[in-house]
Amino acid sequence: MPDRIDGPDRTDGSGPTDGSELAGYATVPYPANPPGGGEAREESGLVAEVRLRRGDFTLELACRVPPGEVLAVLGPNGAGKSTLLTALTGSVRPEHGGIRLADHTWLDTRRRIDVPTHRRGVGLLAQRAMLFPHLTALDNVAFGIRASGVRRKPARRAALEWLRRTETGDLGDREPSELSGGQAQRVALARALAAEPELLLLDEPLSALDVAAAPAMRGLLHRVLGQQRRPCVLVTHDVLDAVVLADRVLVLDRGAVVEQGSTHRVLSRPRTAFTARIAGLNLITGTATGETVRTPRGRALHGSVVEPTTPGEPAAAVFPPTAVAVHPHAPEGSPRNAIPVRVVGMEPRGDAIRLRGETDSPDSEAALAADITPAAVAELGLRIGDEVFFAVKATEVAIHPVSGG
Ligand SMILES: Nc1ncnc2c1ncn2[C@@H]1O[C@H](COP(=O)(O)OP(=O)(O)OP(=O)(O)O)[C@@H](O)[C@H]1O
Repeated sequence: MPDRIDGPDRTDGSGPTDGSELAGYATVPYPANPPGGGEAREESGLVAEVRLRRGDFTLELACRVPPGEVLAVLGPNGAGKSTLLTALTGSVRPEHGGIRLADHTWLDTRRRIDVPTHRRGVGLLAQRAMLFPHLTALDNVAFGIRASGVRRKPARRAALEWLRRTETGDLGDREPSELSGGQAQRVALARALAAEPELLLLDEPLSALDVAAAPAMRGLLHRVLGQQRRPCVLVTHDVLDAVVLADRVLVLDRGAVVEQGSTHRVLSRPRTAFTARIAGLNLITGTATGETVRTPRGRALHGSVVEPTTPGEPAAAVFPPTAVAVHPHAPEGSPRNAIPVRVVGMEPRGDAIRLRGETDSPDSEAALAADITPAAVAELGLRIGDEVFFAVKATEVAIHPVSGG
């Protein structure tokens, strides 16, 4: 798919593409503001509320994404994540709802407004870069800029600047066949952003990259998204993408929102079994100080820096429950991180028992998980309510820069 979606132009009145029977829609040009000079809108960013049926499946959700924020959409296969993206791009029309970007109405089924896809100003970065094979990287990026009427030379200058921002400034002369997957995805990001979209959609942007390229691209996305003011929706299966890139998380299951909130809240205190399963990682947020993350309570978590952090900026210490050892007393003389917790839950997890521990801290390090053997649970005589220490080696803790969420 191209980075800026040019779907079928429905200004010919050909009607919805989803086969629904909604007649008489105005496929008005963008921006579609309400008659009479426009209503005063307090909210800006993306505001969407949609109900969309596809066969037996119904997607029904409401979400908001303020300017400059990233909303991660997580959910199992078939949950409706792609369907949400098609509703936002306008390639499928919801039977009920509204979509607004700042004070531009893209969809309002009540007032029969439906701005066609190519006039919505949506930038998409998909799993694969999908660059035009016969154009150089520079020309791929300049293409979208030229499409908005900019002349060749200034378009190429702007394209070069976007390549520089995505750390591919030295690759402008290469054709896509001469780029690695990670390099091509960086160029595709430059192309998506160069078109100055109103809304940026990231559809599994790291899932096709290999294990070496994905962390670097994740780090680049973190830096680039942190510098821009447009709202962004990120569909991902990888909870680490949400941790690093998203301010808020929305969890979909069978077309409905099962959880929605700040990334940290949703992933550290999952309210549904599904979210707990996908979360699957311990996450402690705070501010970066060298190779540690300092929590609001002053606790320092030691780890290895995966992507460079900036002192004083938000960062997360991430580690799997399998890396946690449980001690009845503070472990002595060891370089490990030891966090006092109260055991609040125990549940079977394959061959292990997952312990849920709650710290005395109200938010940033509130809920942690440890997977230990049933024999260890028995040996420690663990019961709900016990005060213990969760210990994790610094080598098992990955430190990432994160968005503020
Ligand atoms: N064109 C269509 N007609 C009928 N049903 C559809 C159509 N497209 C998708 N669906 C159904 O809608 C539901 C949601 O699909 P969707 O692709 O949005 O899920 P998803 O969360 O993106 O899944 P995945 O993670 O596997 O990509 C599924 O039950 C799917 O079978």
